[in-house]
Amino acid sequence: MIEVQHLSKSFRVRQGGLLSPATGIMTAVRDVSFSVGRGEIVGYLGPNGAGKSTTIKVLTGLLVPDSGEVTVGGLTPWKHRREHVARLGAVFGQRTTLWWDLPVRESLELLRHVYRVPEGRFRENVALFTDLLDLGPFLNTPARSLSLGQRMRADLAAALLHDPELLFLDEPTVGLDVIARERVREFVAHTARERGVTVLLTTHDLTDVQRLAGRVMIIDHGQLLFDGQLNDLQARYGGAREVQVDYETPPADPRIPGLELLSAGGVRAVYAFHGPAAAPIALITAHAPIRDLTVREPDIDTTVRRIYEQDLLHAGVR
Ligand SMILES: Nc1ncnc2c1ncn2[C@@H]1O[C@H](COP(=O)(O)OP(=O)(O)OP(=O)(O)O)[C@@H](O)[C@H]1O
Repeated sequence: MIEVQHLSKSFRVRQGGLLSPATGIMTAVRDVSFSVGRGEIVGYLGPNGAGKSTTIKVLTGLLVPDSGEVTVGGLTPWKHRREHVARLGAVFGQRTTLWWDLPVRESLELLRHVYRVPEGRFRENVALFTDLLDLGPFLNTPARSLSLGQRMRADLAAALLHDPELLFLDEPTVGLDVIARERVREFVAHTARERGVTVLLTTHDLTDVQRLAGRVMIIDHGQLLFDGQLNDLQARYGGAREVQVDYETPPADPRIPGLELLSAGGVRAVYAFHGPAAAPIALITAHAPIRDLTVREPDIDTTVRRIYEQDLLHAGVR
């Protein structure tokens, strides 16, 4: 569905002060290549300023790259803009495509005309989305009066009315409560699975990525540094696991040779370890009688933060 080969895009930027303006070149995306299949959901991650939006703007046809080949469903976005745009849907968490003062139903009706959706297909889609996203209670409410979660659900319906093949989602769950978040995620998963819609998801919420996209691409300083399964990323860069132990009585010395002691106080001690938990647990139970023990996995947020902060992926690329 998406083929990107050696994509590069730079911007001319002004450097220096007002009195001595000089221009420089800022390379936003550098030699990026990837492909995404039909119906795939891919998380596109990276810190602020990494190059995500620039890539997406090229994929939507808004920007023309300096070099590289890009096709979406066989078309080059900036050369075939009209046909291309008809096959795209987009939801940006911070903005809405709905008319602010119109009831949701009328916004959808207007979009039907914009995209020339056949009447029958429109009715089917509205019925399906109303059901899956529970739009019924607010179809007659103007967008300005919707809660954030309702607005996001209405925006998702609006983005998919014309049966796009590719959906861009930018921070789709930001600011939503737990229930609305789940509903949005389930709907996106359903859309990709049942309708074969390809979804490119940019988000800072890694739970979205965990729930929706097995595959992630990480970009930083314009370079694509990782393209693979989130699980592999976690296994490779996930850092240590932890075991928290409550001893029967405060140990005379909580240190255990072969285990890194992270903290200790009273009966409790926390150790770090890598790999399977059996050997560290055996060491702990041999050390002193225990009352309770919990193994904690490193979470994906911590892993990705470490990757950005310590530039872990760059080491492999340079
Ligand atoms: N029109 C432009 N003119 C000059 N520089 C730009 C322009 N658009 C983007 N850049 C620069 O290119 C780099 C990549 O920006 P981009 O918006 O693609 O990052 P991003 O990963 O989407 O970040 P964020 O998560 O903050 O949205 C940044 O350094 C940005 O300042």
